[in-house]
Amino acid sequence: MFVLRQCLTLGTKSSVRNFAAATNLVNVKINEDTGVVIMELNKPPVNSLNYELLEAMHRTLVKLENERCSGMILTSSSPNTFSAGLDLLEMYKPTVDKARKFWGMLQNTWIKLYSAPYPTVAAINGHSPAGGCLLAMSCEYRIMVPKKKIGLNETQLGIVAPQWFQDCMKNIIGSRQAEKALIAGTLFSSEEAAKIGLIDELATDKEDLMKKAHDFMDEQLGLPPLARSTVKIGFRKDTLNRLINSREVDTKYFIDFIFQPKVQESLEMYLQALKKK
Ligand SMILES: CCCC/C=C\CC(=O)SCCNC(=O)CCNC(=O)[C@H](O)C(C)(C)COP(=O)(O)OP(=O)(O)OC[C@H]1O[C@@H](n2cnc3c(N)ncnc32)[C@H](O)[C@@H]1OP(=O)(O)O
Repeated sequence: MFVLRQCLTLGTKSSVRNFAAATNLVNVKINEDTGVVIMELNKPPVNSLNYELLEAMHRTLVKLENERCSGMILTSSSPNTFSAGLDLLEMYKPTVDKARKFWGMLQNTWIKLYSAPYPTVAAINGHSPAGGCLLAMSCEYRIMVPKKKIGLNETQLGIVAPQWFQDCMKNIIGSRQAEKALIAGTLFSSEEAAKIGLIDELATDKEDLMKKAHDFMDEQLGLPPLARSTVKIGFRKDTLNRLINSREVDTKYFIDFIFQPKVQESLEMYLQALKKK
């Protein structure tokens, strides 16, 4: 079964179709037999989430609403990183308009991903800090390769993970663990993340990662889809509505926060440290 699935995934059978995307920032393949979609983030080197990448993801998620999509596996083409989180350059000395547009697209993308009715799996094939962790947490199931890092490390950068990021973490690991992790800005190793339930499964390597992602998908596809998605949305609606009903306030908070001179200083120092690495 796995060999057949691999053939389909790798496109050696005509039943896998590349999903026409307006950019190559995401590679999207749909298996015409099963309806399972693989969305691969493709913004080298580290899939930092800038406006364009978020827009490509959002456009894909909207397009999938009109396709026979039965489930989605989210992964990355980068060898070492799932996503490095929000693109720091979007927050460092932007104009107010640019920052507003960026934040709006992040909100749009998250709302679509978090509320997708079909099963979603994050196949986390590399590091996944901050906004990368948000993407993974927005999927229903998380599988990760060993010896990488994941978490909401915003505090360590002198910034604060927004309420909806925090809510996603609380929903997964519980309030107490989330409070400790968020205050410290902890980046967990894959192994630690598996222990506290931030990820659901550890894979041995990238091949095992995709096998496990497909195994989860197979299980989910065996369930009645309407009942499945109704339960999912029931669990997620409070978290979703909390943002949907306060998008403008959330945007204003983001803009006021990042325009503080101290925050800009922290971002500058962090960017310099990353470049010097
Ligand atoms: C109110 C505010 C709310 C904000 C909410 C969320 C905030 C965020 O998501 S902020 C982003 C937080 N992200 C991080 O802290 C991760 C930073 N990156 C890393 O730790 C490493 O890059 C990573 C472990 C992901 C990968 O390591 P390497 O494979 O060793 O790559 P490099 O570190 O050499 O990076 C390559 C290249 O990419 C640039 N880079 C990395 N991350 C980002 C980023 N988030 N945004 C923009 N650019 C990023 C890095 O500077 C390197 O650039 P060059 O030197 O020009 O090659």
